[in-house]
Amino acid sequence: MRVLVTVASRHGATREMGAEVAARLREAGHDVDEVEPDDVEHVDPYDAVVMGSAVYVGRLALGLRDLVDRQAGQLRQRPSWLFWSGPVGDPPMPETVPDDVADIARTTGARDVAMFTGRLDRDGLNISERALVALTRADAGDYRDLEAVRTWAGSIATALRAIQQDA
Ligand SMILES: Cc1cc2nc3c(=O)[nH]c(=O)nc-3n(C[C@H](O)[C@H](O)[C@H](O)COP(=O)(O)O)c2cc1C
Repeated sequence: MRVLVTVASRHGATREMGAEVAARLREAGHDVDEVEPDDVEHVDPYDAVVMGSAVYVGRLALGLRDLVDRQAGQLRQRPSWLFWSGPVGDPPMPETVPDDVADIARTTGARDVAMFTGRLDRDGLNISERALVALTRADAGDYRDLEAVRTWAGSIATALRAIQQDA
């Protein structure tokens, strides 16, 4: 199947998670394109879509929200999945789920939504980001679990196989 993996990521951590998803789906035999949300004009060439986004100050990234606004109708007509990366530290904080997650899942009809712990690299932040992060007292570090991401991508591969068999 032709699959779009589109991930909004300011600092690269979430994009790398999207690359893991794409690699796992390619292993399962799918034809996968990785495209930035801002560069997606239409999703109708694709049989399925995996959306991803980092969370900044309690919201999913603008690029993903804009894509969903532009392509809501097309996204609803095909199977889609959503993941987001945010909480950092041990235990991971914050525990709150951004409101956008439920909105986007509802708008697109996403079949599953996954939350993954993220990465916070203070050196890569601009001044205003540093100030915001200082307010939250979040722990810097790479808390990603790429194995968990691959496992989730495996569940998407299983679902796509079932869709192919039903077709
Ligand atoms: C300015 C800023 C604000 C953030 N706000 C949140 C937040 O509200 N909730 C959350 O779970 N993570 C928050 N994070 C953590 C990031 O979303 C997380 O580390 C993510 O993995 C970064 O992904 P990226 O490298 O793709 O940008 C914030 C990070 C930054 C830099």
